[in-house]
Amino acid sequence: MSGELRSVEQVLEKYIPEEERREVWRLLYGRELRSLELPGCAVESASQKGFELKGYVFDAAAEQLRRPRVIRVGLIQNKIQLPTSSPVAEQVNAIHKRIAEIVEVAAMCDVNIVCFQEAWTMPFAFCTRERLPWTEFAESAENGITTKFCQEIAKKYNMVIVSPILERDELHGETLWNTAVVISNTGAVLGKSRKNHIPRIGDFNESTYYMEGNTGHTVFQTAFGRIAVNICYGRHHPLNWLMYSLNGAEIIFNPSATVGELSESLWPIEARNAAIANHCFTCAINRVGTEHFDNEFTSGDGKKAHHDFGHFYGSSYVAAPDGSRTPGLSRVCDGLLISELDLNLCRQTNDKWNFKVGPSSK
Ligand SMILES: NC(=O)NCCC(=O)O
Repeated sequence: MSGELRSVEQVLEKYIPEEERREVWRLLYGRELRSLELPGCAVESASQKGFELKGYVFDAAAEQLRRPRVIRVGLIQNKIQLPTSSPVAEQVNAIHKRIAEIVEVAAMCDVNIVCFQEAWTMPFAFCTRERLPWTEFAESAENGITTKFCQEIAKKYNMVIVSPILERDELHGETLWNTAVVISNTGAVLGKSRKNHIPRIGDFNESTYYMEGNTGHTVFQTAFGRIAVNICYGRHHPLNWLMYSLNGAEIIFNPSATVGELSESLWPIEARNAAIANHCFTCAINRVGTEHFDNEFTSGDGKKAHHDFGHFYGSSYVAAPDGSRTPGLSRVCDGLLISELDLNLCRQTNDKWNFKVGPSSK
């Protein structure tokens, strides 16, 4: 086979006969999810702009005392837009422009909360261990240009935005952090959540730039449910998910940047398992593409000097507390995954299985 495989699902669909396919699908992905009907203008726009658009529905049982709490989340995975050697401001602008196009389609599909990938405004340059120009991508979480950009679109579309950036804390010694800024549907900055487990593995030399975050396991009450952000490497730590969930999160986002050789066999399991263990929804997002850096780098692991991390495999997906999950977005191209969630499923699954020890399981 030449080039990258597009997706596991495409292979299953191609080679398994229809009568067995449904059963194989059920065994691998849990109950079959309905496809979300998407407006024609959204489908057309996604195709014109060259990104994948998929939508699924997670139903819950009807209750007598509570209405369904149905909301829509959008997960965006994307490539960087310009070569990593382009001027910093141009790179940031080009990615803003691309994300604006994709969010516009999310808005056509009535998405309430959208989450971007880890460090979405920049190439994942932490492999290089160089300072300039990469530290120039760092911005204030409260009033940097990316937060301003997100505030505009949040207001315009009445959408909560989870925006993971490289943060420069100008008020505290210019410290850098790997931070998700949460912006409410009114455009206000609700707060921020900093990555709390930093990889020191392979080319993930992130500890050269920032340390473990100091924001605890914050949960944000939004107009569309209680959300938390467990950034990338945090997904390998079961207690991390547990803490967000004990603090009340109904949806935990996991914006990531990870590559095939290292983590792809873990990817479909970890966020899904976290949804099951913690009776909540989890949303795993990974960037796509291969990012080239002009200067060669090594990581003290005996490998020859090289110019890239390898392939970021996308495959973003949503998992539900009952263990069901969406198929992944592709491994190779930009995409928007929309999921309609009935948040009542969290309590319903908690009452049934009761895995957690904590106030919500009493
Ligand atoms: N960005 C990041 O934390 N990547 C580490 C690799 C992984 O967790 O798969």
